[in-house]
Amino acid sequence: MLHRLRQWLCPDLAIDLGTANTIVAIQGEGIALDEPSVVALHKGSRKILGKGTAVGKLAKQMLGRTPDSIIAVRPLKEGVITDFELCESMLRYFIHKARHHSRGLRPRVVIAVPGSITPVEKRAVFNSAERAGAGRVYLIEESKAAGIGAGLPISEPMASMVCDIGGGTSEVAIMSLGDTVVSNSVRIGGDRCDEAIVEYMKQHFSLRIGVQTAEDLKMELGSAYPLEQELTGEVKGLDTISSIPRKAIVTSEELRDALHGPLEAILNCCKQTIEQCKPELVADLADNGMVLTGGGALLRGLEYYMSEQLGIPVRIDEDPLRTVARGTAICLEHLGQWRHAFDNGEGDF
Ligand SMILES: Nc1ncnc2c1ncn2[C@@H]1O[C@H](COP(=O)(O)OP(=O)(O)OP(=O)(O)O)[C@@H](O)[C@H]1O
Repeated sequence: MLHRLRQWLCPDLAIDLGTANTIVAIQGEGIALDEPSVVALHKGSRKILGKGTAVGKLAKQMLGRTPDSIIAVRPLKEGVITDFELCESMLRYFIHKARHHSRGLRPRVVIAVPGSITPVEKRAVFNSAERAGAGRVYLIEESKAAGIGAGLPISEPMASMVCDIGGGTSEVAIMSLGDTVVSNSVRIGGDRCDEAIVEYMKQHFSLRIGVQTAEDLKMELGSAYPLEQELTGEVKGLDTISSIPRKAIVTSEELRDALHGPLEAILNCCKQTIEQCKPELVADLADNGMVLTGGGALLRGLEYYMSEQLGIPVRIDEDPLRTVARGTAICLEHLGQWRHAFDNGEGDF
């Protein structure tokens, strides 16, 4: 009764605090907010534009297109908070926007974070969330949340494998009997793919492009595996020799070449995880395979590339950008059952 009253007065929140996107789900209601993890500032002042409202979608539109007096900043890099103060402001804005009311109470919050973050980086998440208005804060590993969100039978005595490819990190885990058996993480994800495209365009086309253009190219033409019909597109940038704007035609084969390095690093993380696993569980993987989650899973042909290289079946979760958020929300609904899986900052996880 008391629990229901509390839930009505102040519903708890599940947050996927990502390098690229932040998703907030409300207990009993589902996903309430899904916005880029970006804030726009007056240069030099650290004041968020629009009286603190230039956050998320609005701020992302400004990335790379701002006049000199304005900068658009991401408070997280490679899955960890790099700007504590801005992360707190961003979280406060998102929590406030997602909840219709607060009634003065502080919600309990479950936050998904990369498995590889250090105790200091974890403390930064606890502090940011608390200062942004959260009450009790619990952290869950992204890979575990991804497994739960993808509906894998992680409580069964068999291996379930997930690879979550976000903007800043890729998390790989093999789970069984409700716990993680082996997990590995690399600080390489979609952002590194964008940077690889920027570098490729500079080296092979003498064309300077921004990371936003590179991300657009990756989504339009990028692939990890040969396509039935290869694609061609136009890209605009600045000629690195003459310093004048120029267009170039790029093919999906060329972009595959550009993406080879970061994709191989993610693949190696998957291979290493399988190698560290007991033979019985590896045998399960031959049947159950691996699920790809996170926005990076949307790269064309990634499931074929991974499946061919790893020798196991690979599938993409149905809504990979939201798998971690869904899993975190499920944990929130069953806080008692999953409490052992959380880090509450007191070391009893
Ligand atoms: N169609 C697509 N093709 C390739 N990449 C995509 C596509 N859609 C989104 N992405 C990439 O997915 C990444 C964002 O994914 P996601 O929102 O899961 O990351 P995140 O949770 O914010 O990051 P992290 O978990 O690393 O902190 C971006 O790098 C984006 O470019």
